[in-house]
Amino acid sequence: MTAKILDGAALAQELRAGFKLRAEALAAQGTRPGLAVVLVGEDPASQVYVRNKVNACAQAGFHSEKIVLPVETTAADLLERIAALNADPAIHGILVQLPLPKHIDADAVLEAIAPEKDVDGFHAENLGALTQGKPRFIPCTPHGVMKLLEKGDVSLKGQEAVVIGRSNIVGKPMALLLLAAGATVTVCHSQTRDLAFHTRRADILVAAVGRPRFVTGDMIKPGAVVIDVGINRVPEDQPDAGKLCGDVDFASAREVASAITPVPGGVGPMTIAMLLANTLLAAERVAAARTGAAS
Ligand SMILES: NC(=O)C1=CN([C@@H]2O[C@H](COP(=O)(O)OP(=O)(O)OC[C@H]3O[C@@H](n4cnc5c(N)ncnc54)[C@H](OP(=O)(O)O)[C@@H]3O)[C@@H](O)[C@H]2O)C=CC1
Ligand SMILES: Nc1nc(=O)c2c([nH]1)NC[C@@H]1CN(c3ccc(C(=O)N[C@@H](CCC(=O)O)C(=O)O)cc3)C=[N+]21
Repeated sequence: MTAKILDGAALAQELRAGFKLRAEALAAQGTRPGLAVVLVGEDPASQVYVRNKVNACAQAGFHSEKIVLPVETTAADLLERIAALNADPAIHGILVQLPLPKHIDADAVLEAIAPEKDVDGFHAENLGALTQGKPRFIPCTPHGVMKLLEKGDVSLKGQEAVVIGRSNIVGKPMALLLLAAGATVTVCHSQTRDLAFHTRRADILVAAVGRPRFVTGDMIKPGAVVIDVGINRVPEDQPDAGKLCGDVDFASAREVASAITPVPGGVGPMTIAMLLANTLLAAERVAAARTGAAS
């Protein structure tokens, strides 16, 4: 079997066209959606993602601000910047690119973002709301995965879903969303005994490990749907060294799976689309509150 490709780039483009129309409608009423992206330090991969986000905003007619701070920025300076963005009426969404330099407490920074502007959905209040099944902002990457599964007509009710990775950014919220959709969810991590035992049981397998080509075809149940969240560089000793690759070994996996996301062109573009979706939602809520207050 050769797996069907779940095309995230195409779906993201389709969704972004709709966001543009909604942004125009909102702008006509006096609110242009605005996103601020804060980057501390000069990690080259982060710079690429930040550029992608800013370009996507421009294409959809959003206002965006890129704030690049030197790596030696203090926590106090960063918190001051965030306080200013919290108070800025032109900004509806704030994203602080992770990871932050080691001398800055990332949790304290994420908690300092006003929850109603937390378009990543990482604030404890928003993660709590998601856990209770009442999300305010759904974290972008797992949200993008759910949209791809929906588009691919993948049914989740009663299915076995296995997530590899338990980070606050991807693995944990991914497991919550799959659970809410009716799947039976297993979350694996670096201490999991016999990982392949779990992955081979999965009808839906999500890899968010951060290790290039880690999941191979022999770890996948025939006919499973495989979602590759990983964004890695191919190691020097492998073919295509230096190019982007996922956490899944695409060549062997596509022979076993029924559907699979590619890297690039899978989950990555969906993350950006969902960031725009959350920023639009934040701006629409502000506009609705203003209209409500006026009437
Ligand atoms: N496409 C996109 O839009 C995005 C892609 N990414 C990519 O997704 C990947 C994961 O990101 P993120 O969640 O932030 O990464 P983290 O490093 O925070 O988490 C990785 C997870 O994988 C687990 N893990 C590591 N090694 C193993 C192993 N040998 N066996 C089983 N589990 C293991 C870790 O376990 P433990 O908890 O025990 O350490 C951890 O839970 C990365 O490649 C990242 O670049 C991230 C965000 C967005
Ligand atoms: N606060 C915060 N929120 C994030 O959402 C966040 C973060 N920090 N830190 C880093 C990770 C990573 N991430 C990606 C976003 C888009 C692509 C993306 O657009 N990928 C394209 C191509 C990228 C390329 O060509 O380099 C693709 O996969 O096709 C990838 C990865 C968001 N992250």
